[in-house]
Amino acid sequence: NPGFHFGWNGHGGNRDISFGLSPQFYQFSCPQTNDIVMSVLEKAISKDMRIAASLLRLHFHDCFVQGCDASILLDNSAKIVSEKNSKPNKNSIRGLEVIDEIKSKLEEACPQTVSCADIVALAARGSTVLSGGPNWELPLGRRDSKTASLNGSNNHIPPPNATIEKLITFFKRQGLDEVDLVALSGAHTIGVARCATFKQRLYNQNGNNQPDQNLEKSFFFDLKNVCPKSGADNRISPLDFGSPSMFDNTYFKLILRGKGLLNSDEVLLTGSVKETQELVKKYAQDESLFFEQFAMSMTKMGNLRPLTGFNGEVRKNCRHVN
Ligand code: HEM
Ligand SMILES: [Ca+2]
Ligand SMILES: [Ca+2]
Repeated sequence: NPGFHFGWNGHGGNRDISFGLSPQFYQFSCPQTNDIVMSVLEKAISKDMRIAASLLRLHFHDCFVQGCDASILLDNSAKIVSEKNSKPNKNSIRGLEVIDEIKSKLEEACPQTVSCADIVALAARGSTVLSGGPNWELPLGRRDSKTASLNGSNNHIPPPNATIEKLITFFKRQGLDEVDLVALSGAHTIGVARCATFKQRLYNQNGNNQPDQNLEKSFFFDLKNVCPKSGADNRISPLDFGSPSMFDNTYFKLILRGKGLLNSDEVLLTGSVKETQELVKKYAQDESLFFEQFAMSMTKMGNLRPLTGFNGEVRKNCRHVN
């Protein structure tokens, strides 16, 4: 009976409410959940600052494919075609070992109680907080999928060369709007991207062998050094070179100066959509406004199509269905 694992059992909770997500979901069944997540994160981030960024991104790539159901964590098997080999994920997603470590500590403390989908959501929030970003109340109670979708991963995660219209379409498909798009793109205040993901801007932005004219000149030359025309696709550059491991609003300030790394960052300002242009300027001016909206949009993204109640399962190992 999956009800056994619910926070409400025997404590007078309301069944109807408890079938949705709730911040108190593990209050009785595993009260130490967030402490365990945070202690593993602190250790992992102290060894490798970038882990915070990688874990934040993992939640995004999970939620945009079948919802926030840990589908991204499943390895290839007889029945599973792993999302890990999709174009956006292959040679790119990181932090999976940290999720495994959190899971094994939680299995020790509270066997088969905390879902992998919730661990990914908790790790994304914890990574934001430990990087200096906002905190927020995180609804919990997501259950884990028994399936993955390689096609979904290839088709529903926006590519870095997308136009502003395309980005908006990808987000609308998930029930997210322009405000969510700009605020969540602010996650690029931490972490890095590979040459392969921004090379087009340096050498052939519009199929005419010309660079993107919106790139500030000295930034352009720096990027060409990191990312030559061929042979260095895996070299990396910070998404926010001003403060690559600090969660702040520098990302938006850099966009205003033509120093956004990805085309998808740049077009929030230079695309033809007034609303996203204005939001970039507002968040560049007002960090607390950005933090508030980021927290709200992360909550919205974290609530995408969760499996609840009797749907899905709580995996014992995040890489495999039970
Ligand atoms: C708006 C559309 C988005 C596009 C086109 C996009 C694209 C990318 C690309 C191409 C990379 C570099 C990957 C690599 O080189 O392997 C990246 C990194 C990253 N993305 Fe996004 N992204 C988007 C939205 C988001 C959202 C919504 C989040 C989280 C809320 C996010 C968080 C991150 C983080 C933190 C990194 C750095 C990861 C690391 O250093 O390991 N991105 N993104
Ligand atoms: Ca998913
Ligand atoms: Ca930053």
